[in-house]
Amino acid sequence: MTPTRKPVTLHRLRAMHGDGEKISMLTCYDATFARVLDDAGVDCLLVGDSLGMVLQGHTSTVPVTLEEMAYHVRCVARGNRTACVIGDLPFGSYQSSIAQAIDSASALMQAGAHMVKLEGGGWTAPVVRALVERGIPVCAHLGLTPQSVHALGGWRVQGREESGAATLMAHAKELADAGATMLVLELVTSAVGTEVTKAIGIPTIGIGAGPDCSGQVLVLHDALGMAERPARFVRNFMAEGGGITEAARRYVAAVKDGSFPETGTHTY
Ligand SMILES: Nc1nc(=O)c2c([nH]1)NC[C@@H]1CN(c3ccc(C(=O)N[C@@H](CCC(=O)O)C(=O)O)cc3)CN21
Ligand SMILES: CC(C)C(=O)C(=O)O
Ligand SMILES: [Mg+2]
Repeated sequence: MTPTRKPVTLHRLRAMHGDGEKISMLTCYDATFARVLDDAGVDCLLVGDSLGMVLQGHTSTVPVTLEEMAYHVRCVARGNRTACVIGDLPFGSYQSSIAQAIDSASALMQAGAHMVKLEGGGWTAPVVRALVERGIPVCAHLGLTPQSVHALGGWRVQGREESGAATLMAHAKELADAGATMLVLELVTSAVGTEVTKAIGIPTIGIGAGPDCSGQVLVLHDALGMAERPARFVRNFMAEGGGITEAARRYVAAVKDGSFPETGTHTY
């Protein structure tokens, strides 16, 4: 945005949450987009394992490797100046043991990430705690966790039944207690998004999780109108014309002023 923006540190993210300022996040996989999105004022650049689908053409995120993630984190870190860079730990890089999770997270931090993200609740709480204790900020991720797509049985809205919503809430509280800095909520009902956001002391970042989350994230290619079959939660920020920088600025503005996501058309 402004060439004078100070780095979006953990401290800054907590201050934004405390002030009720919405947090804007987009996925980003290379240096040029990192520069453009950083200039447009996007708070957090998520080097998502969604790159397995949007860059590599796989039908899920499961095939993505740690080496591939580290490569894209290095690319993004070189183009970025002030945004908070978050690296997704891919499938199989943190499930075996806490030692494996520390080694994998360290690889992404050394590649230039400021924070790592991992999927799931329950068993992940001790993993999150171990990483945080070792100086590695963690973003948690609940709801539709794409690395578990084969166990979940498809890209389905999560937490619709009372029991699922209660489990999700319990996991969210455990992850916050374990020291997670933020929590991504993916493809959950607006009611779950609202309730979890109210119940925990850390910012929630929604993707198809309703308007009440503390921030929003979209896959970059979806926000730029390139989704093959856009999910309901997607909005094409290129539709109003202009270039990619303008689209990214519009995304940031719409997240900050709460006009994205719109209740109804973009929510479940
Ligand atoms: N380009 C892209 N965007 C994403 O948001 C994304 C990826 N890839 N890859 C990893 C996961 C997969 N995601 C998906 C994929 C499909 C739907 C989907 O088809 N949703 C339907 C129905 C949901 C329901 O009602 O249960 C929708 O209309 O939103 C949602 C999220 C989200 N993530
Ligand atoms: C969609 C976000 C939350 C993600 O995990 C990814 O892009 O990999
Ligand atoms: Mg991911």
